[in-house]
Order: sequence, then C-alpha cells, then structure tokens
Amino acid sequence: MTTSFKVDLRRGMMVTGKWKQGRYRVERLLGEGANGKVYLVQRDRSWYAMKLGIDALDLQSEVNVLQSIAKQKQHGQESYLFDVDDLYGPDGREYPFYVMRYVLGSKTDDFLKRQGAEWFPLVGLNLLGKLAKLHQAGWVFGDLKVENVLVADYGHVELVDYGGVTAVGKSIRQFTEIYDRGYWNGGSRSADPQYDLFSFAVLCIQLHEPKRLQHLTVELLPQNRSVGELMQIVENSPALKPVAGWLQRAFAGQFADAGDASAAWRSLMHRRDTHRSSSTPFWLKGLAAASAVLLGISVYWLLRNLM
Ligand SMILES: Nc1ncnc2c1ncn2[C@@H]1O[C@H](COP(=O)(O)OP(=O)(O)OP(=O)(O)O)[C@@H](O)[C@H]1O
Repeated sequence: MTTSFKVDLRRGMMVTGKWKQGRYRVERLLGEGANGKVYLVQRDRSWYAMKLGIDALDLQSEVNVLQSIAKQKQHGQESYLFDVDDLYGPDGREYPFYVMRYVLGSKTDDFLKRQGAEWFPLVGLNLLGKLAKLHQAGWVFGDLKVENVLVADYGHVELVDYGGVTAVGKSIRQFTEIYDRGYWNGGSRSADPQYDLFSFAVLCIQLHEPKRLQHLTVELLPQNRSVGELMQIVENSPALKPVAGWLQRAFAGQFADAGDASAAWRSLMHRRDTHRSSSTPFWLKGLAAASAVLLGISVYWLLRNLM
C-alpha cells in the first residue's frame, strides 16, 4: 500500500470525475485516516462526503461492500453511495474516490457529552440496528470504534469507514486494539457477528469509563488481558451496571447476531426493574427520549401528508 498521501484539495476547488464527469466543489476536509482523506463537497447544491483513497484496491473493496448493502435497501430509500470515479489531484496524479451521503453528526462520545448520557440506550439500539443490517448481508463491520460511529439529531446513527468490513468467515481486515476480541484474549480474529458485538461491548465501556479502560491497557501484561478484567470495570460502574448482563453475554459470544442482541437490548430498555433502580435514571430518560423521537416523527409524517 502507498504510504505517502499528500494530495490536498483546497476550499473552492472544482474536481471532475475522470470517467463519469461528475463535478464537485470542495468545501473542507472532514477527516483523514490510514486509508485516505474525506472531504465535504457540493454538487448541484447538495452536500456529500468524498473519500479520496490511497490504495485503489482498498477503496474498491469498501465500494463493493457499500454496493452490496445498497442492494438490500428497500425501494425508495436513499442510497448511501452516490458516485465512484477517479480524479486528477493538483499534483497531476490520479486518485480513486467515492462519494457518499454526508452525515451531519458527531462522534458518539461528543454527542453524549453534549446531549446527555440518557441518549445512550437509544444510540446503542440504533447502532445495533445498523450492525444487524450488515450481518444479515453476510458482513462483519470489523473496526467498530467511537470514531467510526457518527450520531445525528434524534440519536440517528451512521457507520463511517467501511475499510474494515469483512465477509463472514474471513480474517478481520482492519481493527483497533482496545476493541479487538483477540487483544482481550476473548476469541479469534475471524469475522463473525459476535466479533462486532464484542467491540460494541468495549465501546460501551469506552463511552462511560474511558480512563479505567485506558488504565487497563497500560497496566495489564498481554497474557493477563481478559473479559473478566473488562467485566470488573462494568460491575464497578453505576452507568454500566444496568447493562452488565447484556455486556457479559456479548463478551461471551452468546448472541446469534446483532439482530438477536438488539432484541435483548430493547427488552432491557423496557424492563420495569431497570427503571426503578435509583442508580440508573438514564435508562428511564432514554426510553422517554425514544418515545419523544417516535412521537416527533409521527407528527412530522402526519403534517407532511396533510399538506
Ligand atoms: N459520510 C461521512 N459524513 C461525514 N463525515 C465523514 C463521513 N465519512 C467519513 N467522515 C469523517 O472522516 C473521518 C475519516 O474517515 P474514514 O474513517 O473513512 O477514513 P479512514 O482513512 O478509513 O480512517 P481510519 O484510519 O480510521 O481507517 C471520519 O472519522 C469522519 O469524521
């Protein structure tokens, strides 16, 4: 893989796809990572996110995954993937790119800090829903982490960075250590739905107890890393205790897939004894937030159809 990626698209620059002639105006850099740079661009007065790749093969495999997911989408649903092409950078070199829906959202931790921890149950449920769709299509997300989950208004969740997505049964293509099942001696790095659910469980800890998790990674020798150590953080965290049983099952690989895990999560949100516990008020607030969102959406559709 090419390691230098110096292409720099400036604000206001117009870029044109080599094959399909799509014309985009560059607004700003949204983010960059190991596989490329993502820019906010405009075409025909609509906003999109354009991912410029370093490696054509890597980018193509992300595109393949997005196309396979798009095939599953119900009729009339807006597609996530908008365009795939190559462009000439300011340096005269050719770069592969794809254009996707622009997600106006924030990283999960930033969203929860701003909107409040009571949104966590709903955001978790929506994230499990996204994973469930991938699992149904035979894919495992692989590199699930706080940075790859963007949360928009009403707790709407979008996964970004499909570079780690792996077909079930293969070896996970890309992962981040603390979210990795192998790192915690909790199982293999082979792609199965339980791999994502393990990372989801670590993500829950990362959202509520980032310092303790970070501390574990520093203090434990590799052979001593274990699910038991992770569960100790959970048991000692008032915010995570209500989901301790669910997290234990996710760590043990006891859910068939994210659909199964999502059903268990949902029933936890509705459990009366969870609401009664004084140490867990955010679960009750989460349920209220979910109801408010549903009510808002229903009123919106009603008004839209009346007008
Ligand atoms: N569709 C999108 N809408 C808005 N922002 C996005 C979108 N896709 C990506 N981003 C932003 O760009 C950043 C980098 O994108 P991405 O994670 O795909 O790059 P990467 O090179 O594959 O990163 P990594 O090193 O984590 O693999 C994301 O963290 C996110 O902030």
